[in-house]
Order: sequence, then C-alpha cells, then structure tokens
Amino acid sequence: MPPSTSSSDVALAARSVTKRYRRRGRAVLDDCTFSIPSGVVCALVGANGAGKSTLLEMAAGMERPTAGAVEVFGEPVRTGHPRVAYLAQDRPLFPRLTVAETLRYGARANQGNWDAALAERAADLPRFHRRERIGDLSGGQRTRVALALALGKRADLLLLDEPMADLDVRSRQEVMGLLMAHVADTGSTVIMSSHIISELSDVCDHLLVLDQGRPRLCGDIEELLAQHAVVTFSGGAQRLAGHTVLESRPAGRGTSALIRATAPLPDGWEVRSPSLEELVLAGLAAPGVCDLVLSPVPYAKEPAS
Ligand SMILES: Nc1ncnc2c1ncn2[C@@H]1O[C@H](COP(=O)(O)OP(=O)(O)OP(=O)(O)O)[C@@H](O)[C@H]1O
Repeated sequence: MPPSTSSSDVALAARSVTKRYRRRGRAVLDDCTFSIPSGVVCALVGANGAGKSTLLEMAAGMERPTAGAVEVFGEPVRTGHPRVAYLAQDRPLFPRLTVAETLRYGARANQGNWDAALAERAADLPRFHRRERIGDLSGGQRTRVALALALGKRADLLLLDEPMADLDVRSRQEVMGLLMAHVADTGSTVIMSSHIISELSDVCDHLLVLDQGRPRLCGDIEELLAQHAVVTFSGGAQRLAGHTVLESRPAGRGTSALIRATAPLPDGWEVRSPSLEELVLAGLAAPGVCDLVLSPVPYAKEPAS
C-alpha cells in the first residue's frame, strides 16, 4: 500500500542513497532510504565514521550522492537553499573578520530574513568582544559564532553537525535553550549529530541511527522506545527464541535482554522500557539485527510534463 505521507510533510528524504568518495572506494553511505518529517528535532547518532557528517553535507547540498536522491521539503537539494541552514563540523568562517563583521556578513547574505537579536545571543556577544577577530577566538567561541550564522538565518531546516562538541557546560545549556525556544517559536526542523545521547534525549523527539553507512533505527523516539523492552527472567537466552534480540547478557541465574517483542511475553518476566541510550547502544552493538526504519518515504514527485 502506498505510504500516506506527502513530500511537503517531509523535511529530509533519502532514496537509495549511496556515497563513495572514490570511484572504487567503500560506500560511506550504502543504499540509505529514510525520511525525517517536518517539525521534529532529530538526533543523528552513530559511531565515528558512520557517515553522519557526509549525510548532513549532502542534505546541505555540499556533496552529491554517488547514486540515489536526497530531497529537502520535497525538492532536490541545492547549495545555499534559503530554507536550509548548515553548521559544518569544521565551522568554516573567515578568520580575518571580526565577530561583528561576521554577523553583518550573515545579515547581508540573508537580507530580509535575518534574526539579528537571536544571532547576537547565539554568538554570546555580551560575553566576548565584538571586535575580536575570528582567528583569535577559541574553538568553542568560534562554534558560537558559526551557530549564530545558522540560527540567524531563520531557516526551516537546521542541519547541525555536533553543535555542542566544543562548548562548555554553561554554553551548552544556553545554546540548547536558544535552539529549543527557536524551534518552539518557528516550528523549524532540526537534525543534529552528537555523541552525547543523554544530552539529546531531553530535546529530541526523533532519532536516526547510522551504522557503517546504513540507517539502523529511524523514527519517532517514543514509538521506537515503545517497540522495545528490557526483559529480565530466570533461565538462559534460549527463552528469547521468537523475539528480535538486540542484546542479551547473563544476569545472576537468569538473563537480561533488550528485545523487540514479536509475541506476548511469559508471566514472571520483569519488563521495563529501555532508555534512549540503552536502545541506541544495543542497536549499534547488533548491526543488521535491529534495523527498524519507521519513517515512511513518500513517493518521488512526478516530473513535470
Ligand atoms: N572528503 C572526503 N574524502 C574522502 N573520504 C571522506 C571524506 N569525508 C569523509 N570521508 C570518509 O567517510 C567516512 C564517514 O565520515 P563522516 O565524517 O561522514 O563520519 P561521521 O559519522 O560524521 O564521523 P565522526 O563522528 O567521527 O564525525 C569516514 O571513513 C571518512 O574517512
């Protein structure tokens, strides 16, 4: 049956996307198909080298897929899309410009669509000098200026590559607060990669787990959690037969496991919901076993005749 989602409900869709940086090189993204709905805050997680930055670069139009198609809001991606803002992992900025000049550059590049107050708060202007050159800033300060450019743009889709990676605790809280207030005000979609799952679980409602270039889990976090359970019971792991087992280990005289239940669970088993961190870690530890991509991908637009 065709999926009911229309392409306008989807912020980012990947259809059979493969990416190789060299013609005969390995596939950094390997036949990926998934979608991320509009209006969600999506955590993009995976081990080092899983392909997270590559995916974000493609969504921003900075890299092209070797095969397949990437769409934002139902249209093929392109660089400089007015509805898309991208915070790259290496925070590219002009080192000789001052902070104030950089923000003026952002305002000029996004004329008529620039939130100067938000950009100034994101850049933490009250705390460090607007006349400081970008090249003289610390890594964390540069991140805040780069974030200011992304947030100031009033984009409908924010692609943020490890936005908190080099921020101190106070800065993380401030930036998360600004980001969440912005999302609440505007309904923008955010896709942000991070390795700190505990930090994401408070703010994200959607999840995409990449592992070796493949989407392993993708969907609404509550739905994904509801489909899994941590079970503890007496006896060995053979009692899990018939369920999808992401992870199991001996626990005292019994067994504890994170499973996707495919049949009613026996009486006497202790059952609880997994945390997001448990689900992601178990999913990454069981490549191929746990694949569950809940987000439907709408059909491609008919080409105009
Ligand atoms: N420009 C490039 N040329 C060649 N290989 C690349 C390029 N960019 C990324 N790669 C390779 O693609 C793979 C995935 O890299 P990517 O940066 O997308 O992973 P990641 O999940 O973002 O990793 P991390 O968590 O370490 O940032 C890596 O093996 C990397 O070496």
